[in-house]
Amino acid sequence: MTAHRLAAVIPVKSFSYAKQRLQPVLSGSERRLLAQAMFEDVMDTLTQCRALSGVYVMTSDPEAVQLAADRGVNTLHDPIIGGLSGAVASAAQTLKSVGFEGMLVVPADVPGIDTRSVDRIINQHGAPRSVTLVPALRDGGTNAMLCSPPDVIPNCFGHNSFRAHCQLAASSGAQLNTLSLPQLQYDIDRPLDLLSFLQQESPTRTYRFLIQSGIADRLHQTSRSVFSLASTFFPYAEQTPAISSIHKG
Ligand SMILES: Nc1nc2c(ncn2[C@@H]2O[C@H](COP(=O)(O)OP(=O)(O)OP(=O)(O)O)[C@@H](O)[C@H]2O)c(=O)[nH]1
Ligand SMILES: O=C(O)[C@H](O)COP(=O)(O)O
Repeated sequence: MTAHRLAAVIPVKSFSYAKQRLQPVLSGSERRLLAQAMFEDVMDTLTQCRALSGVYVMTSDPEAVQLAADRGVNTLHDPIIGGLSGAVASAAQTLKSVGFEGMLVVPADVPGIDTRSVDRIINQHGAPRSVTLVPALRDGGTNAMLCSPPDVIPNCFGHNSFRAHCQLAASSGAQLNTLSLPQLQYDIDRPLDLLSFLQQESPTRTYRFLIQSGIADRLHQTSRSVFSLASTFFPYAEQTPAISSIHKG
């Protein structure tokens, strides 16, 4: 699509409640700092994309508002009621009302995102009624969604949203495009996602934070202990490539 009047939205929930599913391996302050680093990575990438004419952060968190303001990025008021899905729906209405033709939603927990991936999403997108989706590799989620117009379908962000978004696009008669992008395959929700992300060095704040804080070392040590215990009980696990590659990583 022509990039004219295309805006990105980054939904961010309160850092104090972020990343609960990482509780088994990270302390509260580590989860908070990780969530901030990931958010900054996503925001810094999106603000560098020339094809976007606006970037908005949807949040009620004062620190997220400040981090956005530091970069001259606007924030949208989070209605809070309705959670993530309500926040994205509200953003769609606001962007449409101010004349944006399309909305790219990128959750704040996909720190591997790069400008080339964003360009690919935009180049693949059709017009005028289209939905372009990037799936998460593992959990059935949606790691990026471009909609034109912004409210062409109601969003289903929350759980298993990729399949639901595909169905909604098909039933609404919108053109549906899906594309798998390596830089957008991991949203960091669970300990295994952290290990996957760490497998490839990246010039991100998130990677730097995980290394410098000692979290990466700690996770690798823990995974080695768990793997060695598991292989005592399940010797054939060693033959499973996905498990053994993470163990070696
Ligand atoms: N504005 C807004 N963003 C949200 C809300 N809930 C989740 N998000 C954001 O949506 C993205 C995906 O969120 P989740 O993976 O569901 O939640 P999380 O805090 O990242 O992780 P968990 O606490 O483990 O569920 C992240 O960028 C969150 O900050 C919400 O109610 N409002
Ligand atoms: O895909 C989604 O709906 C959102 O990214 C939330 O999914 P998650 O809980 O897998 O992060």
